[in-house]
Amino acid sequence: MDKLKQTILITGANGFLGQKLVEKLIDKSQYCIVATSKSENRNFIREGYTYIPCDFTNMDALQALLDEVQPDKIIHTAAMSSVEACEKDPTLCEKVNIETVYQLGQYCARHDKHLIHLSTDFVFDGKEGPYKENDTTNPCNAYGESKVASEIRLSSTTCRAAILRTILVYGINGDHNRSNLVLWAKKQLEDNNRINVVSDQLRMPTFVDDLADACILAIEKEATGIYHISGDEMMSVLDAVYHIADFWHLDRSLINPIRAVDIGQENNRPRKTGFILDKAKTELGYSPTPFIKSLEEIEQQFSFYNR
Ligand SMILES: NC(=O)C1=CN([C@@H]2O[C@H](COP(=O)(O)OP(=O)(O)OC[C@H]3O[C@@H](n4cnc5c(N)ncnc54)[C@H](OP(=O)(O)O)[C@@H]3O)[C@@H](O)[C@H]2O)C=CC1
Ligand SMILES: Cc1cn([C@H]2C[C@H](O)[C@@H](COP(=O)(O)OP(=O)(O)O[C@H]3O[C@@H](C)C(=O)[C@@H](O)[C@H]3O)O2)c(=O)[nH]c1=O
Repeated sequence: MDKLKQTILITGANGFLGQKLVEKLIDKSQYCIVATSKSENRNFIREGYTYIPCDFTNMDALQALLDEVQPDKIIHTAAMSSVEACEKDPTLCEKVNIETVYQLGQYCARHDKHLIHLSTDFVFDGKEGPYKENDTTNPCNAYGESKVASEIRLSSTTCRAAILRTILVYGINGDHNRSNLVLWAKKQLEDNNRINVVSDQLRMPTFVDDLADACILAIEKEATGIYHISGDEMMSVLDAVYHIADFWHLDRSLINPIRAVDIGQENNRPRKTGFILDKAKTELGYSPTPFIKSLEEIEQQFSFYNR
């Protein structure tokens, strides 16, 4: 690694946020970027960074990676991010979502390095959204529980860490296999397929480009503590999908409103989350993109990603 530059290690680099972070950070000449993920590299950009695969359930492999890379900063996006997968395999969920975070925190504490850790609105029960950073957590699924535990374990170290919680991330990157609410709804409606969309889950959906920018702000400001990072507009998932249909002039009549109970999500998803963004705006200079403007940016990005 070029020791004249600060080395940033991006974990979960194959993931939705991870791919966007690689794309944005390789353009910043002051950094040397190392990307890591469990599988072989899926980023369509192959130049400008080093990719090292590593399965974090192997703690020795993770330690060897840290000893080799000696990062100055770590942006930790890797996780089991599926609620259902975490319910199905709590042991693996604990290893990936909790033990890994503690190991990274201990490394950063020992070597005085800076860590950015990604968490979620699912740490809350969804009864009183929108939430401030110091509101009481009360997760309603195994995934949310693992993220609460990861925050607690991380805080038990002396690591300089910023925990960025976010919500329902959407947008586009080069990975045709990783969908999200916007791409899923747009594709289904373009294919004239009827879709069932929940009307009683309220969120502040987060543009992946804004989330990546927030990670970079936290890195550059050496931020520590918890920050809420999301879009600034509270909306039901149904309303979000109506916006998507209207923006791309698609057929609203294909959208069938359902309730969370209809897809078995009445108990394992918080009803109303959303974040109060004052702290991130004031301390990080975070500035979320309005939802409709983000759709305009996504439309422009389709050609860049050859999608
Ligand atoms: N997407 C969302 O709506 C939200 C996401 N978040 C959080 O933000 C972060 C990023 O989310 P997102 O980009 O959607 O995540 P993704 O699910 O898209 O990507 C997660 C990545 O973690 C990697 N990973 C999983 N298990 C391991 C392992 N054992 N060893 C190494 N790497 C592993 C995967 O690697 P590979 O693909 O190579 O197997 C995958 O690329 C996560 O922490 C998530 O909890 C929070 C709120 C909302
Ligand atoms: C499958 C399905 C989902 N939905 C809604 C439910 C949900 O609000 C939204 C997205 O579906 P998902 O199952 O991906 O949603 P979900 O697992 O609820 O998304 C969560 O992901 C994890 C990582 C988080 O941390 C949370 O912030 C949140 O983004 O779409 C429908 O409306 N109809 C459907 O048929």
